[in-house]
Amino acid sequence: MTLEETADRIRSMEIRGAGRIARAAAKALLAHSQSGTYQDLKSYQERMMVASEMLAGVRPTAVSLPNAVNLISKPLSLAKTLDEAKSGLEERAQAFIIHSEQAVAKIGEIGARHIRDGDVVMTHCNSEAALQCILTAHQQGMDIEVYATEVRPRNQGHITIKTLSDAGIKTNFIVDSAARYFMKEVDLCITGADAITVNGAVINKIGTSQIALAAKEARVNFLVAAETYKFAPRTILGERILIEERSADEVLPDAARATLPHVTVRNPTFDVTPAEYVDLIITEHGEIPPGMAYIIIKEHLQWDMDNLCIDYPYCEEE
Ligand SMILES: O=C(COP(=O)(O)O)[C@H](O)[C@H](O)COP(=O)(O)O
Repeated sequence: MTLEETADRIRSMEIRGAGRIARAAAKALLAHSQSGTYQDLKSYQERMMVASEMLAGVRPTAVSLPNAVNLISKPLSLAKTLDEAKSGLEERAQAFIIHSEQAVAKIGEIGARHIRDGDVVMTHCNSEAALQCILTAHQQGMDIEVYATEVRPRNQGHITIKTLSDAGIKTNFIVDSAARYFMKEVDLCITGADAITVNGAVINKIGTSQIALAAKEARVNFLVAAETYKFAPRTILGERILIEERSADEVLPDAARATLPHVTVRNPTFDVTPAEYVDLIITEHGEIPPGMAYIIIKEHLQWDMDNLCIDYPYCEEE
């Protein structure tokens, strides 16, 4: 697949979910690097910088995307030779893909410890990290029942219920607006994250914050399963996470809108759950309270405020 094809597939949400997007970007950078012929370091740097910048901006909210691109393309600015830059970037891309898959498995192991036999778990959207917690607990023999939301307008809940059903997990499929209605039957909520800010707020699929609010009201724990590359370093600089707003026809078809001249459709893709609604964030390095987001960004991701880059040692650690 070419770089442009990957970008198109991410843009159209054929490839979606923050972790998968990041891995797809890593694979695209790797293939792009391997497919070119280069005269010198400069020509390699130029080609790969253009590719990195293009990929990093394909979807604006999932910070896993710029974080992965930032980590992988670091050798472009540091290397002294073409070979150093090329092998450095390719090694990083490969290491990131492996690390990302291992991180999801590790999160599943840790998250599963929160799920007891007989628990009813609610999840929203389609998060491989959140689902991994449920699947791991199920594989460990826990008898679990899940409430999975529909996730309008793109219906990512259909992917979730297929995964759960294939695994043999008893699942209730509900419309998004039924989340509070059913919260009284739920023991635990687990969702994923597209971005986590320095103050521990979690940005995830639209509707997540309503579920967190209902969970808090019902005194149900609300857990977030997120790899550390979903923490947003630039929020330390006061930058905000841009919430993607997608096209109106995802919500209401063009033909119907044409008959409603006074109606404007709004279609924000994500929302912000404040830290006080989040009990724990489960990362591949263990679980943390949301208030520790600064430590993850500064010490684990090694955010360099002068050079605006991260450099967490994911390659060496695994
Ligand atoms: O909000 C979504 C996906 O949104 P979209 O469908 O718009 O990409 C997911 O909950 C997070 O990305 C985490 O997923 P994961 O744990 O798989 O990274």
